[in-house]
Amino acid sequence: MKVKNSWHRPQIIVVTALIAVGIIIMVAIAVVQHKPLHQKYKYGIVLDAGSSHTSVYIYEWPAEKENNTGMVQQKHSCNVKGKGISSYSGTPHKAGESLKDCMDEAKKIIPNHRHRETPVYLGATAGMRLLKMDNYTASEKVLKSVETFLQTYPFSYEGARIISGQEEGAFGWITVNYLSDNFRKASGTMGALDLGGASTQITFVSGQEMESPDNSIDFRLYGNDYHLYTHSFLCYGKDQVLKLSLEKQIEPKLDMTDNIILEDPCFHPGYNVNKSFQSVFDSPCVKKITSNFTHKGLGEWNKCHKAIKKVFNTTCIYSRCSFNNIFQPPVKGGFGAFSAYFFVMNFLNLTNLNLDEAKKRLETYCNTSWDTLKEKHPSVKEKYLAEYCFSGTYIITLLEDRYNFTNKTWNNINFIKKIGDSEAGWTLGYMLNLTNMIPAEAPETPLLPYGGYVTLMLILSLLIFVFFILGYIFFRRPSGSTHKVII
Ligand SMILES: Nc1ccn([C@@H]2O[C@H](COP(=O)(O)OP(=O)(O)OP(=O)(O)O)[C@@H](O)[C@H]2O)c(=O)n1
Ligand SMILES: [Ca+2]
Repeated sequence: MKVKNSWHRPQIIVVTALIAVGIIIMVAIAVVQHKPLHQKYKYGIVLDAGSSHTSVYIYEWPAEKENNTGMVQQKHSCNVKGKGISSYSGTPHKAGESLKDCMDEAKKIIPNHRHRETPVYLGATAGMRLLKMDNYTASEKVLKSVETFLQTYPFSYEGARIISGQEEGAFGWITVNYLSDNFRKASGTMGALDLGGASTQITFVSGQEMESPDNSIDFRLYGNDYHLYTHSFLCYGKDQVLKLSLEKQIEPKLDMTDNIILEDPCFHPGYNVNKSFQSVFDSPCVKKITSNFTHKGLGEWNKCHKAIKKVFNTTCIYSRCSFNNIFQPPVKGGFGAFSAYFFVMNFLNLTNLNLDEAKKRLETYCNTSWDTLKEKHPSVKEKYLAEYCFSGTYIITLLEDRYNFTNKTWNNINFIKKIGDSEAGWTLGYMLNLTNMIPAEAPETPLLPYGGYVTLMLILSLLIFVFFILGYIFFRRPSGSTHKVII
């Protein structure tokens, strides 16, 4: 009697079920194992002590991916109340304390168990460079004050210093290219244009020979060599250059004995404000003029453009210069223009226009009466509102007449505030450099991430196992199925 062999059927079901459960458990373990790795973040704090204000930036990155580019992101930023640290030159002991609210915030945001290993860097820029020139002792006291204060926090204090203009330019360039992932892509890099209150930086890969060694910086990042052109113009940030422009306009009037009336084409018609000389001619960028004056607006863009051109000295001992005898090769490629370039152009709604359209719109804007503007923007501080015509005209003059952007290359400039969630500025590049987070050589990256590799290996070994079992059963079948049971 032929009996159907059935003993292997439940066996197959059981084995298959066991294998399926096995696969599910192992995949689950691999996935869970992988996940917490991603959630282990490390942190870094950089204070940008600018001429007009201080910002505190908190960065975070997955702990196990320190050397992969594009991993560090801005987690939080905090604007310190009040002016920049250089404004505490008369009361240096208060400079440190001014950082309290933002540093307390940082303490709350960064998990306690990470505090001790979180580096804190403070970099001061042009405001402190000017104070150092003006009053060295005061600048040292201000730095000491912020240092002592930052050391009271549980973080790893790594220093407070005045960074050089070259560093400011180069780290701004690193930041925007890191955030755009340009170091890993073969698509090339973008230049960086930074406009502050007291200085301005231009940095880009030019591909031309550098005629002045001071403007040259070399980096090897991620397996590629970059030869950068960079320059920082002290006194050409938007607040200091306004002083320069006022100085140039007021100088010819100084022999007037009566109240000096400065008729300024860069301020709006109807603007009429008495200004004390101390509030304007208070920096090493300008001569110490001791006459108060009445600042009267005219709102004439073309004249404003001409007046602003006068703040640049055009002598040049190189084959070509931007201004003030500073060598500059022709601008090349795309540019990210950030900080005050963005604030101003964004306020004026000029970020998406071509150069001619921008000039036209600015002409109309400058000619708008001061009263109309105040009515239209009641929440903007009057001091700032009054200066946008000047600042917008300065930006266009600097970019077109001095850096030599043309109608055509103007469109290569992107006015940006952030890339992703991270603000464009020198701070991220500064931290990446000091923590060695962009290696000179690209690390050899495995084909698959660790978790994916483990999962794939498990699935493959289980599949082999399944095939083995199935093969065993299948090849066993012919003899098994003809098996006769004799009762
Ligand atoms: N929302 C904002 C923020 C700032 N500003 C102005 O933009 C200028 C530059 O700001 P910032 O880039 O922050 O300059 P700092 O870093 O303070 O100056 P520096 O880099 O020269 O040290 C300042 O005049 C500031 O008043 C602005 O118009 N709108
Ligand atoms: Ca700045």
